[in-house]
Amino acid sequence: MGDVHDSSVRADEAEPSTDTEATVLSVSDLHKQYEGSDGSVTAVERVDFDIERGTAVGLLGPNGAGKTTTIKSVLGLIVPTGGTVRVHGTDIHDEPERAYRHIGAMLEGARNVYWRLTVRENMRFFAALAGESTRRTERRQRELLDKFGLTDKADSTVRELSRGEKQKVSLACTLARDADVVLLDEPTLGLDVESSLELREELRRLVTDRGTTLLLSSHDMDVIEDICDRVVVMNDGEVVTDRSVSNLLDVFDIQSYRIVVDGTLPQEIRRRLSAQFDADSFETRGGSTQFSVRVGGDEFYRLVDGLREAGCDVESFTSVEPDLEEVFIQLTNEPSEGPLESDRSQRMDTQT
Ligand SMILES: Nc1ncnc2c1ncn2[C@@H]1O[C@H](COP(=O)(O)OP(=O)(O)OP(=O)(O)O)[C@@H](O)[C@H]1O
Repeated sequence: MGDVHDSSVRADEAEPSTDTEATVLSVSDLHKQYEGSDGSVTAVERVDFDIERGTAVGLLGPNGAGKTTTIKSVLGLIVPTGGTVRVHGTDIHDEPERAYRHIGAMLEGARNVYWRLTVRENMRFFAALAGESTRRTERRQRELLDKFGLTDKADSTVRELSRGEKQKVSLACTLARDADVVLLDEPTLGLDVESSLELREELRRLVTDRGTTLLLSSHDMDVIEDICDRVVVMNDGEVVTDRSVSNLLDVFDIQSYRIVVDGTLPQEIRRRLSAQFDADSFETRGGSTQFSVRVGGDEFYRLVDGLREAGCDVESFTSVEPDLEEVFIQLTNEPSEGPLESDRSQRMDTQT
């Protein structure tokens, strides 16, 4: 495999920073150092990105990459050690109230709603807090309650709801506000598949129809692929790449395969496959051995030739469409928490 930190996608080659009128959110040279009992931890450094109106940007990265620190800095919830954050040109630390007028946010864990208030009371409370009249937002609130299947629970207190329902209320309160910049930390965490899909549709609609600017973090690559136009990948506190989702998939011409060979595979061959082709998940069943590889371009043919030379009889291979999951692994060298292979596999006949 090539160098995982491919020089073609370094942060310093990210899409150029254009502080134009269309730039709604601008993060510039952000640094954050936490002082702990064991010394200082650099959580983010040299983080730069601009987001234009009506764009959805996904913040991706392994645990500890600096995503939450970045989002909290954008929200002004923590004071960065250096750098600036501007919302519609207003510095969030100099004039927070002015900047907040534009922002709706949901942090992880549905903690931004009052558990002793009902669902409806929460929605009204947060709309009022944002200075919006109930009448103006009532229709939208009704739509969101309906969309998230909460209409029957509108008069229940939040504490009576399930974890997933609490998460939906939290989101509904964020989206009910007329904010044009929305920040979401892990918005689909704890939601069932159906609710997660509904939420993705709703978020995409907000971006496309209302021109909302979205910054969201997620460990779920499918969520990012469904919603986002662009992805900023962080690792060890720095931006590793910043590109459009489709461009990122093109740059990393990576394909996954599940390969089945006849018989068992000797340890030596397994080791070589792992070293050369990133092979893993070996499984021997019913006289055959299966394993997964992630290869780019011509490497697949080298792999098949190598197996033949080693006397292995390839029975079949399953091609898995390249997706963000693969790119993420290449960029950060870490598997995400989601499933490794998408369900878009296609069975193909072996050509050996
Ligand atoms: N309050 C704090 N005090 C000290 N160190 C902190 C604090 N908050 C975060 N860190 C450290 O800063 C780094 C970045 O953390 P951050 O929470 O921003 O990462 P993340 O990408 O959001 O991770 P995750 O995906 O696990 O939520 C980590 O090394 C973390 O341990």
